[in-house]
Amino acid sequence: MTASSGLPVRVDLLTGHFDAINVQHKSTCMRDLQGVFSDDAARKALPEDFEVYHVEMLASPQQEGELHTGTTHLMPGKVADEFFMTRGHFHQRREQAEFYFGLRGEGILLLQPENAPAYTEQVFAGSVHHIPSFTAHRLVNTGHDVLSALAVWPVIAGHDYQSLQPDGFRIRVFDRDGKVSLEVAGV
Ligand SMILES: O=P(O)(O)OC[C@H]1O[C@H](O)[C@H](O)[C@@H](O)[C@@H]1O
Repeated sequence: MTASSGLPVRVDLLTGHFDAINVQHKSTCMRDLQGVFSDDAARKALPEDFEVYHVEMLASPQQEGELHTGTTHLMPGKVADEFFMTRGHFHQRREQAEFYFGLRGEGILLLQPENAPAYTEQVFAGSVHHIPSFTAHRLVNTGHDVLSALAVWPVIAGHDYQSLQPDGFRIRVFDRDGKVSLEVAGV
């Protein structure tokens, strides 16, 4: 008797698109990002149904010990001078870590530990990022193309957006005369 090998799910490593049944999609539009950018009036002036980013995810068993896998596709663009970015979050379960893998485009990963200064890592095709436990994270697209990053994180991690309010991340990323500028809030 010959053992047969099942066809695995596939991911296109140039784009992060999954070829699988039951791929889940979550879209985040300009209207959903109230209070995220420093110039909220400029955000409101942009089309509310413009999709800033979307996430495609494989279906995972919803139980402790399992992992989520998903790709975030973040569009290029700016709200006033501030580059497009994800909302960003801590994990509800703070002790849970995550990995990001840059696939295409150029950007910055903002990392903000609960009790230490914020820091950043460059994101590019082939970059690997360990997001430690107790650390909020946000992607910023500083390039001219879509920024796509594959993520793997525990199903039990959850999202905590609220703890970053009202001030958000301490580092913001702006386009200043064509240069990428990392600016620390309140300095
Ligand atoms: O949840 P956001 O901050 O909007 O980021 C969008 C998504 O980015 C990555 O894929 C994360 O691992 C997801 O957990 C997150 O939902």
